[in-house]
Amino acid sequence: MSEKPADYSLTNGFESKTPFLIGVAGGTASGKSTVCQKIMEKLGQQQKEQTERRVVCISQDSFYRSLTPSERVRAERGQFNFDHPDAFDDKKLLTILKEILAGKKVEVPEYDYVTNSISNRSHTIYPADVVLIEGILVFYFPEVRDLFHMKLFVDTDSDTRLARRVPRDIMERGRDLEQVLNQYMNFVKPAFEEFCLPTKKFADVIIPRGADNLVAIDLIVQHISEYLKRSPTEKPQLEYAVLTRSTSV
Ligand SMILES: [N-]=[N+]=N[C@@H]1[C@H](O)[C@@H](CO)O[C@H]1n1ccc(=O)[nH]c1=O
Repeated sequence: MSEKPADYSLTNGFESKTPFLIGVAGGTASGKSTVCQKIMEKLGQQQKEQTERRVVCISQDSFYRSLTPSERVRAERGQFNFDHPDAFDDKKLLTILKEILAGKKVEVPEYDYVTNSISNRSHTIYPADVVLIEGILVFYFPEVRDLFHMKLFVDTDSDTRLARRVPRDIMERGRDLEQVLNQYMNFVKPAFEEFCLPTKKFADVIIPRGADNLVAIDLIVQHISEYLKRSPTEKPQLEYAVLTRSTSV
């Protein structure tokens, strides 16, 4: 039975600039955040010829679901799988992304890796021209995946990612070496192969070597700035088509 397609067109009558939504996927420590930072820096540098360009980045880790008491105990022992799709509140992420696409201001919580929980700090994301969403499984959930105007997959070798991950987890996340390696072998590596790597096929652009790949990042920034230069009427109605796609199967 086909439901009435949702109507996300604004009711207040003015043309809100629907942001250009970019998904950035890849394995843990692949350089997703750094790629996002470099894209934001390079777009910011272009603002001299255009009005103030607002480019913001949010992390899928802000949408980890809350844990039950027994899951929390397992997490503290490094025995909870934070790399499995079930660890995320994908419905909350979907809701927030649709609000962002509708030009609304949203609150995004900050995740605390030391306590393995959403902290009470949050960031306000104001309406922007470009919104980047980075995370290991941003292309895993079809309804989330369908919202992106551009999908990037950061493809960094697994040994490089592990070499980055070990010191980061020890220094920044208060873990010991044995726990980090056990977590990697028991959860991070198998979940990457089962859930993250298969989503590479959905990418529009695959970025080998991640943030070191300045040619790829420049090409991506050029594509985004071309999009931003077009007038609202020239912009592809993709976002309208996607947002109104009926949800019947
Ligand atoms: N553990 N582990 N793996 C996940 C995953 O690889 C990565 C996702 O950004 O963050 C890690 N992660 C997530 C939540 C948490 O509390 N601690 C943590 O290290």
